[in-house]
Amino acid sequence: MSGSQRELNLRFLAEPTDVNYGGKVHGGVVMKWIDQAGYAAAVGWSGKYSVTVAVGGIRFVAPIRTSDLVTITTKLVYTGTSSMHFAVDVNARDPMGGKERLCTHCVIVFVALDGVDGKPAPVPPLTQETEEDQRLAEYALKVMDLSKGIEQTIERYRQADMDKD
Ligand SMILES: CCCCCCCCCCCCCCCC(=O)SCCNC(=O)CCNC(=O)[C@H](O)C(C)(C)COP(=O)(O)OP(=O)(O)OC[C@H]1O[C@@H](n2cnc3c(N)ncnc32)[C@H](O)[C@@H]1OP(=O)(O)O
Repeated sequence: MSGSQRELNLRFLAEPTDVNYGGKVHGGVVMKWIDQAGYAAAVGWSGKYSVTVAVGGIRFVAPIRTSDLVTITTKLVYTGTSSMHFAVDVNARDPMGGKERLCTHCVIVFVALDGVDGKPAPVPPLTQETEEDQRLAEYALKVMDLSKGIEQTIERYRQADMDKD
């Protein structure tokens, strides 16, 4: 039922095809997993087809190795009209008994659409019930503000470059 599942975990083993020559999972592969987990969480919350609009504050904290048991945890921390902001943690451990390590974290934002090629559509609102909920929502909005600031700076440089030609 839409508007009910706030947290979603995706769990699987890192495969040999996911790793680079150093035996560590590619950053791009980790980002693909985050996108997939976020997609499942976003369509589950909204009940609508959803697309990624932004990723912010991504940090690769520790490597993931072949055959590690990987858990992607997505938690909905803020909803706008059509947008859903998720805090994402990627943890991994040796399934034979290793200690769980935080490997990557970020904020990812999805927008619900009214069809596969449609327009932004409203999502069920998330109510912040605790101080921790409030803190997470503020964190997500701050990360997105910073990344929008970077986008605007890049746009100014691109424009200045185009004006030179
Ligand atoms: C039936 C089919 C089955 C399919 C089965 C699939 C198989 C399962 C495999 C799945 C695998 C994984 C899949 C992952 C999903 C992709 O990877 S989707 C592909 C990558 N993403 C895209 O292609 C999206 C491209 N972008 C767009 O189409 C448009 O920018 C969008 C997202 C529709 C937004 O359009 P827009 O004109 O900017 O809309 P606008 O009204 O201005 O803003 C809408 C919302 O976006 C927010 N927003 C805009 N810019 C930003 C920003 N920089 N930062 C944060 N929020 C922003 C706005 O604040 C607004 O939020 P609300 O105020 O409504 O809450």
